[in-house]
Parts: sequence; C-alpha cells; structure tokens
Amino acid sequence: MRRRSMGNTSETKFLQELLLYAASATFSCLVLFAGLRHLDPNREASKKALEHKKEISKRLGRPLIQTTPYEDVIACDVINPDHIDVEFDSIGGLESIKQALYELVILPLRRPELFSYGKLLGPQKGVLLYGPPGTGKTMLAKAIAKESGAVFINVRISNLMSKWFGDAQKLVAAVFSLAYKLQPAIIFIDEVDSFLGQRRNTDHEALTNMKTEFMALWDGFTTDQYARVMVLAATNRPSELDEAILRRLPQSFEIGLPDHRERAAILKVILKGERVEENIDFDYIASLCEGYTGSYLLELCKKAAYFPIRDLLDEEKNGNKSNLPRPLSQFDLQKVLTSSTSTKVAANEYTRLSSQSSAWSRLREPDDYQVQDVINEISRAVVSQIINMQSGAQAP
Ligand SMILES: Nc1ncnc2c1ncn2[C@@H]1O[C@H](COP(=O)(O)OP(=O)(O)OP(=O)(O)O)[C@@H](O)[C@H]1O
Repeated sequence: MRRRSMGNTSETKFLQELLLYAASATFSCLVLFAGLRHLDPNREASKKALEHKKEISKRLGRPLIQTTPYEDVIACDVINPDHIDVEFDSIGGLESIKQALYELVILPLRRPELFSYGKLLGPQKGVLLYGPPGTGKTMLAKAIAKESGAVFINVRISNLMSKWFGDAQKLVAAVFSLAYKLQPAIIFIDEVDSFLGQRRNTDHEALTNMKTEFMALWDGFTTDQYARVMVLAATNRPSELDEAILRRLPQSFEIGLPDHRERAAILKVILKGERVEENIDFDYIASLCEGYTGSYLLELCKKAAYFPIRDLLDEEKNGNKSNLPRPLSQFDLQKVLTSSTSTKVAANEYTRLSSQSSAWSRLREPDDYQVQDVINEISRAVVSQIINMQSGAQAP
C-alpha cells in the first residue's frame, strides 16, 4: 500500500516536471519566434502581402491560396466573374457565334462532368476571336467568363514586357500557375499578334524565351484533361500570328462587321434602359449605318444623347425651367449620321476593302497574309487621311 502511494507520488512528480519542461519549451519557442519575426526586415512587406492575398481572395470569391510574388502581380489583373457586367444578352447580333461558344467553351467549364466520358469530347483549350477593331471581341471574351463563372485573367503582354522586362518570363509562368490555382479560369490575351506574332530574326532574346515558355506551359494544360483553364486570344491581324500559335488555337471565330439585322440588334442593346422615344425605327437607322462596327454605333448613340441636353440648356436660356432632358429620338440619331460623315466614310472604306479580299474568312492561306497586310496599310492610310482632313478643316 505504502509502496503504491510512493509510486503514485513519483509518477505525479514526473508528470509535473514533464509539463513544466513542455511549458518552458513552448514559451522559449514563442519568444524565439516573436524575436525572429521582430528582427525580420521583410516583416512589413510580408504582412502587406498577406493582406493583399486576403483582399484578392475576397475579391475573386475564392479561398485564400498560396501564391508566389509573381502570381500576386498577375492577380491584380484578375477579374471575378461576378463583377463582370457583360452578358451574352448585352451583345447585339453574333447569334451563331454565341451559340457555338456556349457549347465549346462555356458548357465544358460549367459542366465538366458532361465531357468526361470518352475521348471525343474534351474542353477547348484555345479559341481565337479575330476581326476588325470595335466589333465586340473583348466584350465576347468577358461575357464568356461571366457566363461560365470563370475568373478572367486579362493579360496584356505588352504591359508585362514594358514594366517587368527582366521578369517577364517568370510572369508568363505565373499567369498559367495562377490560372490553375483559381480554375475555372480564362486567360484572355488581347492583341495576341503583338506577343505571339510570327518569329523574326530581329526578335529580342527575352521575347523569344517568353514565347517558348508560353507555348510549353500552354501545351501542359492542353494535355491535362481535368484542368479547367482555357486561352482566349483576340486579334485584328490574324495574318501576323505564328503558325505554331494557330495550331494551338484549333477553334477560331471571325467577328466581322455586323450586317443590317445585327446593327439593328446592337443599337437596341446599346439603347436598352436609356431614356429613348418608343417609336424609334431601328431597322431604318441600321440601314443608314452600312459598315459601322458596334463601337461606331456606340459612339453614334453617345453623340446623339447630347442633343436632348443641348435642348434643355437652350430652354433654360429662354427662361423655361425643365428638370429632365427630353428622351432621345430617332431624329437625334439621324442628325448625327448626317453631320459626321467622316466616321461613315472610314467605315465604308473598310467594308469595301474587306469585302474585296474577304481575307478575314480565309485565315490560314499564306497569300492572304500579304493581302491583309496591304489592306491594313490602306485602311490606316485612309483613316489618317481623314484625320488630316479633319484637322485641316478645324485649323483657323
Ligand atoms: N455586338 C456588340 N453589341 C453591343 N455593343 C458592342 C458590340 N460590338 C461592339 N460594341 C461596343 O463597342 C465597344 C468596343 O468593343 P470591343 O472592345 O469588344 O471591341 P474589340 O473587337 O475587342 O475591339 P479591339 O479589337 O479594338 O480591341 C464595346 O464596349 C461595346 O460598347
């Protein structure tokens, strides 16, 4: 009995000592850890980086993930799909293209399980949108991200090259690794020709390395069946793309100049929700805008929206107080169309040249590359001629 109680006492003592050792070891570790943290010269930077990561994860609606400093740079340009205000319905016309993109891009990102049976169907890893400026390529890319719930990584390689020249290759790698961490993700490369254009002997070594790195990373994703990451590229100059890039973009869509019906649809979309008169004949206005892109149509509506304001100011000058400008009318749109001939001339010239060659629709024929180059040159010359004429006319 006595022996047992002696045994108990020594056990308790041993446990007490063990606890004491453990407590003092923990305390020492804490002091050491706090001391090291205090002495760490990067403490403030790390704290800021963590806050930045938290803010990014909140903004993107994704859990906090481990990211490298390069990925943090890229993360600044990542857009949460919930914050994108462009949907397919906000894009006028392009119905067949929207339908094709829905099946090829949106569905695999939204319902990957439907594409996991067999080898025939797989998610698209690269899609090219090409066509004249202002026809809605960027809008389409944003709408795809919105509709598929994918984060939108808008890569402007020219920015990366100019701001981060030395580290551009690492940043390119970070684009892909971040996309993988945040998937589903869409990597959008606008003006893809400026980065992945045909290789020239005069290319800087850093640019060549970047291209090689980019293609290798892209191939990595292409072979990974389960990665929900895709590259969407847009260009006005498809003829300048490297053959190797065209091979990696098996699906390409021409976003051409809108036809009469599409122009009417675009006008309706642009003026939806605005204060406009009910009896606007969109078909008639569209018939006056031959050769206009969506972007020109937006400009037309913006210019027309000034007329009700001017009228209100005139009314005020005449002593009549009125709180609201009158709704925009068909006559306002017609007035802009008759007064600003320059845009129309440029647009028509563009249509004429494009239809003569129909180069946009024969993307991969080498002869057309030269034709397209010539057309681009002529278009640029026509536009600068018009600008010169305008500045000449404005000069006192
Ligand atoms: N189909 C369309 N429906 C509605 N708005 C359009 C359409 N196309 C163009 N727009 C208007 O024109 C603006 C410019 O379009 P967007 O930037 O998408 O053209 P883009 O083809 O990407 O041009 P760029 O090649 O110069 O980058 C859009 O913000 C939109 O307001």
